[in-house]
Amino acid sequence: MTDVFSEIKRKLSGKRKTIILPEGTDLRIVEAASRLHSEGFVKPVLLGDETQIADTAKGAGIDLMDIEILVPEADPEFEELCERFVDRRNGKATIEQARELLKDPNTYGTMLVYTGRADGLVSGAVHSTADTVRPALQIIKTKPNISRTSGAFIMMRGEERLVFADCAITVNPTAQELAEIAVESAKTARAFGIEPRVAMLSFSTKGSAVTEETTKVVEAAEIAKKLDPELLLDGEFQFDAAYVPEVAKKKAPDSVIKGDANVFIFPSLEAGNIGYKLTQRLGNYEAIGPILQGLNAPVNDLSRGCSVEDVYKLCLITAVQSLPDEEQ
Ligand SMILES: CC(C)(COP(=O)(O)OP(=O)(O)OC[C@H]1O[C@@H](n2cnc3c(N)ncnc32)[C@H](O)[C@@H]1OP(=O)(O)O)[C@@H](O)C(=O)NCCC(=O)NCCS
Ligand SMILES: CC(=O)OP(=O)(O)O
Repeated sequence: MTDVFSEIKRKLSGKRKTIILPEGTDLRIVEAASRLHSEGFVKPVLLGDETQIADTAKGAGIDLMDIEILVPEADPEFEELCERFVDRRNGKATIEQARELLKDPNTYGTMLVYTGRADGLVSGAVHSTADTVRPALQIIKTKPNISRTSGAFIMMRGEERLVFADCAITVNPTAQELAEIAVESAKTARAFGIEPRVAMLSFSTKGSAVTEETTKVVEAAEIAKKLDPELLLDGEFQFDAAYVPEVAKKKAPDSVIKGDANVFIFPSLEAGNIGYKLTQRLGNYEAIGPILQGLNAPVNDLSRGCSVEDVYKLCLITAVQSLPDEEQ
C-alpha cells in the first residue's frame, strides 16, 4: 500500500497551507511546528505569548526559525474579527461577549479559518474536545445535508488501515445520525486510499439480541444503505463478526461483509472512544485523529495524550482536507 503520508505530501507540494496551532506554548506543538516549517508542506502559525513560546523552544533546543506567532488581542484585525463573530452568531452573542470570547485562542483561531486567513486548525493537546470543537460547531458549522459533525480515527498498524467513528463528538447518536456518520466515514476512508467496507457495530449480530439499542443500529444500517446505495455496508454486527472471517461465517454467513470490514461505526460515543483507546493502547495501533467530518472547513482535535508525531500527522491531514475535493 502506498504510504499514506507520502501521498498526502505529494498532494500538498507547493501549496503551503496555513494551519493554526492555538496551543503554541505546549512543547509537542512547538516541536511539530518546527518540523512542519522546515519541511515546507504546511505553514504552521502558533498562537500564544511570544516570550513563553520562545522559552519553551529554547528549553528543548528547538529553532523557531521564522515561524509566525500571533497573540489574539494584539492582532490589528481583532475588532473586525469580533464584529464578524457577532454577525456569524446572528443574535447569539453581543460585541462585548465577542471581545471576551475571542481572547480564547481556539475561538480566535477558528475565526482565522472562517475568515480565510488560515486554511485549518489543530488543537486539543491541552484543551478538552468540547473546548476545541465548540467554536468550530458554532462558527464553521456543518456542510449542507450534514446534520452532525463526527470524529473518525485512522487506526494504523503495519500495513493495516482501519477507520473508527464516532470516537469524539455525539454522545448518543440517533439512527439517522449513525447512518450519516457511516457515510461520512466511508468518504474519510477513501481519502486515505482505503476502499470502505463498513460495519455498523453492536453487542448483537443479525438479531442475536433484540433491544432498543440493537434496533437503532439495524435502522441506521437501513438508512445508510438508502443514503449511499453503492456503499458496501451492513449491520448489526459484534466486532468479531465484522472483523474475523471464521466468526463471520458462523454469525453472519449471508452478509456482504465477510469478516473483512475496515470501517467500524460504533453505536455510541462511549463505545467509540473506549474502543479506539483500547485498540491504540492494548493493540499497539497508531491512532490518527479525531479527524472531524462534515465541517465547512477543517478543524481537527487531538487527544491530550498525543505525541509530537500525532500533532505533525494531524496537521498534514488538516492541510489536505483544505484542498478542493478533486485535489484531495
Ligand atoms: C461537541 C459538544 C461539545 C457540543 O456540545 P455543546 O457545546 O453543549 O453544544 P450545544 O448543544 O450548546 O451546541 C453548540 C452549537 O454546536 C452545534 N452542535 C452541537 N453538536 C453538534 C454536532 N455534533 N455537529 C454539528 N453541530 C453541533 C449546535 O447546533 C450549536 O450551534 P448554535 O450555537 O449555532 O445553535 C458535546 O457534544 C460534547 O461535549 N461531546 C463530547 C466530546 C468529548 O468529550 N469527546 C470525548 C473525547 S474525544
Ligand atoms: C479524542 C480524545 O479522546 O481526546 P482526549 O483524550 O483529549 O479526551
